[in-house]
Amino acid sequence: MTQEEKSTSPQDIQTVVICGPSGVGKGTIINRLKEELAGKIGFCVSHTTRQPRSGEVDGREYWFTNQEEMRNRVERGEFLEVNEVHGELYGTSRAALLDVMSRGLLPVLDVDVKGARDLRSSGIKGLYVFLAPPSLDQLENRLRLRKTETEASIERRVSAASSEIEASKEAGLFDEVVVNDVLDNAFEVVKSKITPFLQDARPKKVRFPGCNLLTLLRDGGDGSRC
Ligand SMILES: Nc1ncnc2c1ncn2[C@@H]1O[C@H](COP(=O)(O)OP(=O)(O)OP(=O)(O)O)[C@@H](O)[C@H]1O
Repeated sequence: MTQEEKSTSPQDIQTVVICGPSGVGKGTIINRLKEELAGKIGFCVSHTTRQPRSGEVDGREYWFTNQEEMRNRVERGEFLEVNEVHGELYGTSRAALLDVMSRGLLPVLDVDVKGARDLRSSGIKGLYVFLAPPSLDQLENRLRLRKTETEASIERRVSAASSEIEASKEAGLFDEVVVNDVLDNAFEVVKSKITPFLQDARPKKVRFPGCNLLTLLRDGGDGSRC
């Protein structure tokens, strides 16, 4: 059996998990990582029921879906983590992680605090980074300048941020808390923390209970049989 043929259990998976309140800059930093570490990291595109923002592309930022379809897939156990935020569902599918790993790339996930907890409890290892805003005022300002949210949505996101920041202090949840004040500085810190994890990336066949990469590929790669 070659190295590639050996199956890996979820507990052997190394990932980079990026977490933080809405508007803190997760997407911005991940996009830069995708550029600067191209061919080394792979973004695990998660699913959401929220509407695409201007410029977002299906399959790049998110897989955009609807409540019924997403709930059905959650029922079928397709997701590693799933959460309802501000009335919309978000989740990372097993298939998204498998896809990145099969290409020999270090998986990068963008999740909320509950997602980070769920990944930790399913034994998925790696670097868990919490991005914190310099202040709630600046967070609000970023959301306002982004021009993607209604006033009510901005208020909801900023008020949720306090409890997310509090949760980031939970023992054993995050390995690093990085304040995204000056973007270039925060980006360099995150990149330097990721670098030691890049060595181990090589194509892997991952076996989740009742699901493996070959099954996924044979069935069209959508994870519907897992
Ligand atoms: N360090 C920074 N200084 C100023 N503005 C920033 C900084 N980092 C990101 N931004 C801006 O803040 C806004 C929010 O960033 P981004 O969309 O990346 O946040 P997010 O955490 O991915 O949010 P969400 O979870 O809602 O998708 C964007 O307009 C982005 O350009």
